[in-house]
Amino acid sequence: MKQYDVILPAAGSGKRMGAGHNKLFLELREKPILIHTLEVFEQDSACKGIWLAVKPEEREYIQSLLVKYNIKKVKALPDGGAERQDSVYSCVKKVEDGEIVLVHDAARPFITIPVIHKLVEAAEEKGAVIAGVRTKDTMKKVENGVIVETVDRSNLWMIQTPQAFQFTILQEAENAAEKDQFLGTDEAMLVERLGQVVHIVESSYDNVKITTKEDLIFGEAILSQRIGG
Ligand SMILES: Nc1ccn([C@@H]2O[C@H](COP(=O)(O)OP(=O)(O)OP(=O)(O)O)[C@@H](O)[C@H]2O)c(=O)n1
Ligand SMILES: C[C@](O)(CO)[C@H](O)COP(=O)(O)O
Repeated sequence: MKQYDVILPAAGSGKRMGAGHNKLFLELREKPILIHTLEVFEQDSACKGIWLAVKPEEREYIQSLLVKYNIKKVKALPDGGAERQDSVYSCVKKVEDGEIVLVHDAARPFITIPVIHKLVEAAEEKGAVIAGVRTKDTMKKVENGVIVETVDRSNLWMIQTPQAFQFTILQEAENAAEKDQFLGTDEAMLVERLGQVVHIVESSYDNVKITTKEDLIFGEAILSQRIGG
């Protein structure tokens, strides 16, 4: 399997968490969420480098965490932007010689190395591959508080990160989105709009994005199940 680089956007505000600061500094098992995520890639020998988008005012604190937790693969900490996509683009501009590049939310600390490797292998072969899970609930389209349609869920997936790309594909999509001022909610959208086929790899329901307070409870439960205690 090829080695890969990973872009981790970590420059959010955590408004939905309501912690009053970047939610990535909240701790699970006495370790910041950001460090849980970084450790997965630090421990993966196939990961060459980490590109971490940060808020300028948080850079110094994050650098101190990297030292404290012995995270050595971070190559650069570019300034994040107003939107997640801006933060990712800021990293894309720094990665010069990437072959396979993953984008992964720093707020998804439970990603596992086997899923990462499935994505890397598929991206090598297919160019653009994203992680996702099948929807479990009944899906309905709602307008003005009224059900307008029950949607066939058999081909609906909930999309996660990592999203893995041959770097030239990601770079072209990001540059085009910037030029057209197109804002997407994930990287795949930027690639899809150029007509490139994007494939899916089945991930795990554990790979939650820590977004609201309840997710901290899920997070502690996932860690209890994985490491006990
Ligand atoms: N301008 C932004 C917004 C988000 N992110 C990052 O993108 C990931 C997913 O974003 P989200 O969960 O929405 O994080 P926040 O923006 O922090 O949360 P909220 O939308 O509730 O404010 C997170 O790792 C977050 O740090 C980023 O780097 N730059
Ligand atoms: C990229 C993502 O995690 C895929 O589910 C998601 O779209 C990010 O959305 P957010 O609103 O920026 O959290």
